[in-house]
Amino acid sequence: MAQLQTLTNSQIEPIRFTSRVKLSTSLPGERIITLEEVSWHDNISDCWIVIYDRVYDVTDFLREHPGGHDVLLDYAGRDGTCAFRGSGHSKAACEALKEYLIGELPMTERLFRKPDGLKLIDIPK
Ligand code: HEM
Repeated sequence: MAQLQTLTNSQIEPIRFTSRVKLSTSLPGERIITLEEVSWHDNISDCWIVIYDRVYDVTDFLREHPGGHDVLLDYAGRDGTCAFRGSGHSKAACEALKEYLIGELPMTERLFRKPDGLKLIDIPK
């Protein structure tokens, strides 16, 4: 018969509640956003994309994107790093990202910007 075990506080994983609304009070650099939360923002009126482990709300950029809105929508709610990289964006495009930054992935979900992550020399600071 299975034994019931009492857990101490330190054994219990903290639960992170994610929000489907923008938290206007938090600074982009301080806001940790999970891939699960990003996945809720996957359409033309609410479009978030992950690039180099950072999360961008590109909803207002969709109509301005020189490469068209459809390519951005292909990655709505998902990681678009390979597509962004593969389409040879300029330094100016990397700079343009900053304007749409809303947060970054938790360390456990990152691919690049973590101590043992994939090394790329040209990830924007
Ligand atoms: C989400 C953040 C993105 C930003 C801020 C962004 C920004 C830009 C900018 C400024 C350009 C003009 C050329 C340049 O300066 O490099 C451009 C072009 C382009 N982008 Fe993006 N881009 C983003 C994501 C993507 C993604 C995910 C794709 C997927 C394939 C993509 C595909 C393209 C293509 C194909 C062009 C070339 C358009 C042409 O020259 O006709 N972009 N982008």
